[in-house]
This record gives sequence, structure tokens and C-alpha cells, in this order.
Amino acid sequence: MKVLVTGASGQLGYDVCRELTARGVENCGVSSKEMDITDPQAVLDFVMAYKPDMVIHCAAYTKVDQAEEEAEKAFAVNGNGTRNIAQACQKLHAKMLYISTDYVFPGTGEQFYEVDDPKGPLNVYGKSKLEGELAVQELLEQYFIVRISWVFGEHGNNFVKTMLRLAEQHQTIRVVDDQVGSPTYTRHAAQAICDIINSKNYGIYHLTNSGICSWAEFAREIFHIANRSVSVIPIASDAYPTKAVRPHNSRLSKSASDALGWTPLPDWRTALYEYLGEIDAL
Ligand SMILES: NC(=O)C1=CN([C@@H]2O[C@H](COP(=O)(O)OP(=O)(O)OC[C@H]3O[C@@H](n4cnc5c(N)ncnc54)[C@H](O)[C@@H]3O)[C@@H](O)[C@H]2O)C=CC1
Repeated sequence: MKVLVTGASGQLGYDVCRELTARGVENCGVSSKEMDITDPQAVLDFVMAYKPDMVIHCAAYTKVDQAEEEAEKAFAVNGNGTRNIAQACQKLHAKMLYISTDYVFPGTGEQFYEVDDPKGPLNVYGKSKLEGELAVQELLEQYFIVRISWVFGEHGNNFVKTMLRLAEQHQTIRVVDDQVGSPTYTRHAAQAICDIINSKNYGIYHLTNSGICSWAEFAREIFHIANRSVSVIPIASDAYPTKAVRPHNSRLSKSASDALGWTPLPDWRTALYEYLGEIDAL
């Protein structure tokens, strides 16, 4: 199999390329400089020249707060950009795996969201990612949509790195305690994605590390494992206003992948420990 990976210099894309290479799968990781996904002709030219059997689409506009002020850009990349990739896949009869997000859900209640539950994104980023999902579903039959959440990887900024940076200057840190979800370590997600692409069970899946926490619990665990003496003060989202509203409930049900016997990812604490070792923060 020949695989094209978009967003290859981002957190997830980097690890997907690394994992494919480790498994001996021919792959090409492409950055925005080599192929701007908002340019349909550039996408078509690149995809037709490389002729992948599968495109793993990790590229995205990921600045959740900034998206509120740059909606056009967010939709151009996450909506139209994804449509451009799907169109090229359609033309080439290639399969596609699109990475999406827990933010397509409204996050009300305390239930675990099933893959087909009604959507209702609260912010521009979530709306633009949902537009990408709809384009993939409209244009292709052989696709995977894989929703991940609360991502941390070596190549890019994330909550873990932010907490470690804040810990250098503060002894107490206020962290939101009323948003609940599952952290996702890109190395673990990349391993699962490289398994999924060999499956013929096309469709929508949720992929995160196992277990649930709030951001405050996540922060506490970071400081505990990394042995930083910082107190976490839990606060409500209302006390920490952001430009983009975020869902309170990001619990993603894994029943679709469990039903196929796919191995769940390790607990998020195990993933965090591994990651902190990887970035020399232990
Ligand atoms: N970071 C997070 O917490 C979450 C991320 N996701 C999704 O996971 C996927 C991977 O996210 P990360 O690796 O964290 O993102 P990232 O921000 O680290 O990387 C995104 C990549 O997309 C590329 N990109 C942006 N605009 C582009 C364009 N016009 N043309 C080509 N490439 C372009 C960037 O250069 C970058 O390499 C994305 O689809 C994101 O929406 C889902 C849930 C949470």
C-alpha cells in the first residue's frame, strides 16, 4: 500500500509517517508548503502524481479560538480543503482517512457520544471540521472518519507543553474542571490508524486513549508524573472565558471499534507517562 499523509509536520501527521515508515509502508508526508490543501488544482496535481492507495488527512486549521475571528480561513482549510482531498481521492479511486474531532458534538449531558449521534458544534472550528466530515461522506464510499480529542504529540503545541511551561513561573495554576474528555497521545493514535487503514470496515470511529478526565485532572497528573510542585485550582469554564465556546462533555464512545474487536488504546495516564519521557520532562 502507498499512503499519502497530509499535515505531516503537525503533531499527528508526523507520528503517522513515522509509524508507517517503521512498518515498512511506502508513504509520503506532505506539508502545506508542498501542497496547500485549499488549492484544488495543487491537491489534484500532487495526488495524481504520487498515486496513493490511501490518503490519511491530518492537515487542519487547528487554532480553536482564533477560528472565531478567521472563520473563512478555518472553513477554507477544514471544509473546502478536506473536500479537495476527497475529490482527488474520488478521481483516483483512492481510500481516505479523515481525522476529525470531538468538537463536532455539542457536549451536553454526561453520556458517551456514539459515532452517529446528532452533531451540533459549538464553535467555528467544530463547524468547519464537521463540514469536512460531510464532504468526505458525500464524495466517497471507502472512507474512515476518525474522531480524536485532546491531542498531545512531540511536534507542536498542546496542553501538556503549556502546563509544563506555566509550571516554570507559577506555583498555583487555575484549570477548567467542568470540561470532561479523553486525552489522545499521537504515537498511540498513529499506531491504531496504521491498523485501521488495513481494515475494510469503512465508517466513523472514535479513537482516544482510554479513560476520562477533566482538564484540571489532566493538569494534576502532568505535574504529578513530571514531579513539578504546582497546585491546580479547579475552576468553572465561566471563570476562564475564551473566544470559542467548548463542549462540557467530550466523552466519545468506542462501541463501534469495540464491536470489531479493535484493541483499545492504553489508559491516558500511561500515555502521558510515556509522552513525558519522550519529551524529556520526567
Ligand atoms: N490538536 C488537538 O487537540 C485536536 C486535533 N484534532 C484533529 O487532529 C488532526 C491533527 O491535529 P494536530 O496534529 O494537532 O494539528 P497541528 O496543528 O499540529 O498540525 C496541522 C497541520 O496542518 C497543516 N496545514 C494547515 N493548513 C494547511 C493547508 N492549507 N494546506 C496543507 N496543510 C495545512 C499545518 O502546516 C500543520 O502541519 C487535525 O485534523 C485536527 O483537526 C482533533 C481533536 C483535537
